[in-house]
Parts: sequence; C-alpha cells; structure tokens
Amino acid sequence: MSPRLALGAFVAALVLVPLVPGLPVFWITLLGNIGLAALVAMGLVLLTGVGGMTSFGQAAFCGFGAYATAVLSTHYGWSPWLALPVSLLVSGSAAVVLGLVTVRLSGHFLPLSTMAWGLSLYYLFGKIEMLGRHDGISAIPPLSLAGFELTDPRAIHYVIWGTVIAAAILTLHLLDSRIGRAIRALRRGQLAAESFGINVARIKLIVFVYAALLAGLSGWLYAHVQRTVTPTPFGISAGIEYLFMAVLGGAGQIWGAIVGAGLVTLLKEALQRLVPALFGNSVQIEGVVFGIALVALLQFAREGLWPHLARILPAPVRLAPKAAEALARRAFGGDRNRPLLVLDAARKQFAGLVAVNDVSFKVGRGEIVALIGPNGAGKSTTFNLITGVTKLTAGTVRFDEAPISGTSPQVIARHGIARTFQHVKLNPDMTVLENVALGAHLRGRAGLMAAMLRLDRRDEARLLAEAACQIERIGLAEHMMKPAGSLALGQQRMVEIARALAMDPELLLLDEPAAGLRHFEKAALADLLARLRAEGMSILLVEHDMGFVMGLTDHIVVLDFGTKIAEGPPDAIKTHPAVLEAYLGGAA
Ligand SMILES: Nc1ncnc2c1ncn2[C@@H]1O[C@H](COP(=O)(O)OP(=O)(O)OP(=O)(O)O)[C@@H](O)[C@H]1O
Repeated sequence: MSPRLALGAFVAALVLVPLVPGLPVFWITLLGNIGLAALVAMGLVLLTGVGGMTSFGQAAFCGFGAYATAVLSTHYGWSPWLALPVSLLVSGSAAVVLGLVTVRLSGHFLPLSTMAWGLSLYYLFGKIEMLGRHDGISAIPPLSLAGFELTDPRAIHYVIWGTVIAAAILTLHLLDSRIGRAIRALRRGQLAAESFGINVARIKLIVFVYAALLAGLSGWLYAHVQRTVTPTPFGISAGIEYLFMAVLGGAGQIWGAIVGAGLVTLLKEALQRLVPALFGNSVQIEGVVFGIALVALLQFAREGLWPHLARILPAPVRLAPKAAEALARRAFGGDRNRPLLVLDAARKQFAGLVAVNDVSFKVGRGEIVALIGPNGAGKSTTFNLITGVTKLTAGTVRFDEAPISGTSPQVIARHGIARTFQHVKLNPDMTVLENVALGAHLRGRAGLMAAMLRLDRRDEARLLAEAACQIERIGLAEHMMKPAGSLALGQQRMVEIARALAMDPELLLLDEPAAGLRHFEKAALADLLARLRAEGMSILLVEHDMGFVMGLTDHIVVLDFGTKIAEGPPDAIKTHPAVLEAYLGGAA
C-alpha cells in the first residue's frame, strides 16, 4: 500500500464514521474536538518539533481567532465566513507582534516568554468588557452552507476534518520545499543556514505566524461549533496540553499531531469517566492520573507515537531527482589583477586573549590559499571573521573591494562566499540531497504560498537537480537519498563541500576538508579543488595535512598564537625558519 493509499483509507474512514448506523453523536463530537486540537498541535509540530521553538502559549492564538469571530458575528451580525479572514488576521497580527520579540530569544528564555504572554493574554481575555469578561460570549451563530445551518455534529464533522486534512497536506507541501528545508534547518543548523544566505530570523517568524494561523483557524471553528467562548480554553494549561499533543504524537511529524490530539483528548475523556468510577466522585484526581499517564507515555515513546505507527505504514519512496533545466551560474568576472578577498589588520580579542592579531593577507582570483598553523593559532577564528560569524575587534575584510566586515553571515553569503565547518554542521535527519539543496537556497525563488500550493515544482526540480549534480561531483551519488547522519565523518565533510558548491560561490572557504578522508579520497578532493581553481573559483582552506596543502596550494599564510609569522609559496614556507620553529619548536 502506498502512502497515498493509506491517506485515502484514512480520509474514507473519516467520511464514513458519521454514517455508521447507531453511532452515538457523542463520539462524533469527540472526534470533532480531536480535529480542532489537531489543528493547533499541527502548528506546534512545525514550531516546536521541526523549528525547535517551544511554545506554551499557543492556546492564546486560538483565543484571538475565537474571540474575533465571536465579537463580529454576535455584536455586529457578521457572517462567520466573513469573519474568518478577520480571525486569521487578528491571530496572525498578534503572532507577528509577539513573534518579533519571542523568536529572537534562545535557550529557556523562549519557552518562558511564551508562558508569560500565554498567561497574560488569558487574563486579558477575562478582563475585557467587550469579550464578556470571564463569562465570555454566547449565542454565537453556527456555520451555515447554502442556507443550511451546520448545527448537526455530523455536518460539522466534515468541515472540521476537511480543514484538518487540507492543513496537513499544505503543511507537508511546505516542508517539502525550499522554504521547508530552511525551516527544518532551524533546529540543528542555524549557523549553517545563515551561512547559505537564509534569513533565520525571518524564517522563524514565518513559522511562528503559520502556527498561530492554524491555532486561529481552530479557534474560529471552535467558536462556531461550541457557540460560546470563555477564556478558560485559551489559558496556559490548554497551551501545555497542546504541547503534549505535539510531543506525544511525534514532534516533527505532521500526522503525529492528529495522533497526539487523539490520544490526549481520548485519555482525558476516559479518565473523567474511569477515575470517579474507581475512586468515587469526592476524590478529584483525574488531573493527577492524567499527568502520570502522559509522563509514562513519554517514557515509552520518547520520539512520540508516530514513528512507531509509521513502522507499520508504507514508507514513502524517495526517488533521486530527475534532470532539470540547469540553474544560472555566477560569472567569475572581475579584474584578475585585483585580489578577491583582502584582510587588512583583522583583529579578534576574546577578553584578554588576542585570537587573531592584526592579520593581513589576500586571496587572489582563481587561487588556492592555505591558512595553516599549530592548534589554537587562530585559523578558525579568522574563518569566522571572514564569514561574519564572529565580529572583528578591529581591522577590515573586503570582498571584491566591498567591505564585508560588520555584516551578517547571511549578507556575506549573498556576495558569493560559501563555507564548510571544522565541526560538521549538517542536518543529520535530512537526506544528503536535502542538505546539499540547502546550499542552493539563494538560487531558488519559490516562496511560502507557492510551496504550499505546489506551484514551486519547476523551481524545486532545478534546485534538487543542482544538488544531485554537486553530490555526483564529490563521488557520493549512491548515498544521495540516505540521511546525512548515516554517513561516515569524512563523507559528511564531502557533503558539506557539495553544499557549499551548490551555492555557486566565487570564494570557497574550507575548514579542514581533508580531515577524516582516506588516501584515495584526499587525492580525489585535491583533484576536485584543482578543477574548481581552473574554472576560476578562489579557495581559502584551513588544513593540518601538510602533504595535501603543499601539493595543492598557490600561497600559504602561517599563523601562530594569532599572529601571521610567514606567507609565501609552498616551497618557501617549507623551509621558512619561523614556520619550522612554530611547528617543531626548539628541535628545528
Ligand atoms: N569564542 C571564543 N571565546 C574565547 N576564546 C576563543 C573563542 N574562540 C576561539 N577562542 C580561542 O582563540 C584561540 C584561537 O582558536 P581557533 O579555534 O581560531 O584556533 P585554530 O587555529 O583554528 O585551532 P585548531 O587547529 O585547533 O582548530 C584559541 O586559544 C581559542 O581557545
């Protein structure tokens, strides 16, 4: 059975459920509640599971959606359908305002701030006169279609689940796209993502608003299903429940949101019946048992339930990309007599430690330059100064005559500077192909809506074909569709090079590219770099393997304790007294 068939079977079951003769309406209502919760949990899966931003305050966005439509349809007599865009606008605008503050926070500050506004918004809903304070708003009109009021839970069931399935499909489309790769890179590879020109702050805000819109949509539906809204379902405890649903279902798995919402809703319902039956009505310990059950479930399935379920479902077949129209290539124009990269008295001081001490050197066009030196000499820090990861204390870095020091990694990447990292920064759960395609992010155009509606296929095919081409170039074609984390470290370093090449850079910065490679792999890498140089690309590499460096480079810069002690062609460096002293000490 293909995944499409499995989805078809699920949809068919949802269509048939209300038609089952004798099925109590209560169960249909419960299923509708699961659907409403699944919409919120789906946003949280994207925000927390995929994007790595934990939010406890998601229920507040349901509140914005629900109250907006409640006010408009009761106080002003608007049709619920007309109020829908306003509900989404209110939730989305609130998310923009809160997101601008929240997504910049990191570590525990982020979830704490979501708790803070989750709490304050709950109290705010209960204080506003127009929202009916703690009594809320009642007599909200039901949804109606073609003049028929959808008051029957069976009819509303189709509206809710149609929305849930559509939201799941659109979200899956989004994740399987250029923007989706950027979203998936947030959790484990923000620095790498920025180094490939991805505006991480913007992508985070997009995810934040997207999750809020799903919550707002759920709130709008909730208002017209329940026909009354009060602050309680939009408080912090509801926010925690939604988070449980996302995590229990399988954080990071869109379908897991439905599983999690189903499990938590059914568990709560079951306990509300079972606990009084077992312990009597006077002992109200449902909440305690509920908490214990959730903790036990998390112990049993740390990755959530979806991965367990996915094992018995058909696995999606991952096909290598087909050939597509080639992406435009950068022209290595510039005057060959003028250097491409110039460091002028670049300095970096970490408190009392001078890691890079007024270092100056140039990288010419179509030249391979090596930056060498003993451990702790300041090579990686110099790389980080060039790529904007670390800010200069003094001095300047110019690329093609334009000063780039003081700008962000994302802006520097746009100049055509790509890099690899000393400690590999791939997303281990994404395929090799997807990791490499991330490098080509700036060469694609398709945005959020195009991705959701699958209007990005041509753009996407070109990006994937480019990624596949670079993977073939580094000799890892047979590993293209494997998760990057399953490759040996040396191979992962090569994947980083392919990712950098997918950006079509003019300057390639390689941090220890030969580390972990076997002899024949190093020879292949040297051959590749020589070919890139012949094509006009400039390369700056940090490398400890002197055989590799001496046989390949045009020019070598030597650092020791942050200071440049020598520079020149390989033959001169081999016998330079200061270099021998730095590497071999007194024995030289
Ligand atoms: N963020 C930081 N804060 C404080 N000190 C730092 C920081 N980053 C680097 N250093 C220090 O700066 C010096 C240079 O480090 P760097 O990593 O640039 O050296 P390296 O030449 O790349 O060494 P290796 O070959 O071992 O990677 C070291 O003494 C290191 O401890």
